[in-house]
Amino acid sequence: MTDIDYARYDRIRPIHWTGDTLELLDQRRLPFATEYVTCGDSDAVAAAIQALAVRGAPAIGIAAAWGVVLAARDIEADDAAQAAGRIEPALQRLNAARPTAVNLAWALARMRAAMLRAQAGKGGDWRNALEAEARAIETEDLAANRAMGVLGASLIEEGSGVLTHCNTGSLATAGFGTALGVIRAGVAQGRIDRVFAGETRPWNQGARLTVWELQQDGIDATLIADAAASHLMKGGGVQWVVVGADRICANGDVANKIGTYQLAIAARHHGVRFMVVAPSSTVDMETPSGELIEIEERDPGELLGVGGSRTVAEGVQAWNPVFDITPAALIDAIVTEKGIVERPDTASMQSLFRG
Ligand SMILES: CSC[C@H]1O[C@H](OP(=O)(O)O)[C@H](O)[C@@H]1O
Repeated sequence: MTDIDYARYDRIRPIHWTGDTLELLDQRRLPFATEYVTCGDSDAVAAAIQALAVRGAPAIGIAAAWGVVLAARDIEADDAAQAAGRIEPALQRLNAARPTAVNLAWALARMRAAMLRAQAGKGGDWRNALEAEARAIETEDLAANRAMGVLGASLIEEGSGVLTHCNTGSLATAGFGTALGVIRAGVAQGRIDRVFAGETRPWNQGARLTVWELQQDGIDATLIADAAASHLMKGGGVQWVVVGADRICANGDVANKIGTYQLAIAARHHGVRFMVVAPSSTVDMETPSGELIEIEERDPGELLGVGGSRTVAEGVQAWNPVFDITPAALIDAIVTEKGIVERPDTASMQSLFRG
């Protein structure tokens, strides 16, 4: 199989640590403007996560980790123990930015652990330990995505068509992407002939971000309305639906962008296989099943217009849950950097994540 030239996918990096500030590629402005949000403190990072200037489960974890580094610069402390107490309110505000993606809490836990190691004299100066940990979280995510790309692509037969949802590419991660990494690897290896991307209403991650990312790679992708997905599957246009995740539970239930659940139902009905691709930082073995996951509900105003132009009459009500839960029974494979869980359930998840 063809080796992957990963460097060609490195042009888009949503997160840049300057040494003093965190520069975030403002994903609200893409694809028509390349603008950055400069964060000088942790609360600016929390605001950028909440506003979706930076978004995507792994990317918000990475941004939050750098937010902790910024918070450490705003406190005085004689040692790591004192610092841990003084910095905690900033970590709580970062954690409160968005509730569904477990990567946010996971990254903050990693940063707290780095401070504890520094406290025990195992991590050197506690500020340096935090910066090293944030860098490690970012580096590990990129490596995980590259490994998952090849792993997931290995499940896809040559000549396949694939449908993806939302944006799971370099914009949502440290680079290369999760589900989009599988698509990049599958196209590079000649396994995937046709790529379809759902627009992903209401925030249009697919229409504004995914097809733009793939265009940068020179990969032809066809945009479809979310409502066209079942019709595409019925006509045999795709053999796989490949999506990301925001939280994967101990029984294999998956929280992901709203619309994922109905894609899984349609895929099962039409004999299309369903793959979830996510790093182990998205696996939450402490949450037994999907009904226990908090589903973020955002401003209904996100449904009332597009690109700043209102499309709905004044006074109309809207409901805007931005994630849903796909039961494990509808998932054929969960691909992580630690391996593949086929036909996920509690036992198969535990064999990989609680061995
Ligand atoms: C690899 S990104 C995972 C996940 O995050 C996205 O949500 P959002 O754009 O609201 O941050 C979407 O659910 C992706 O599948």
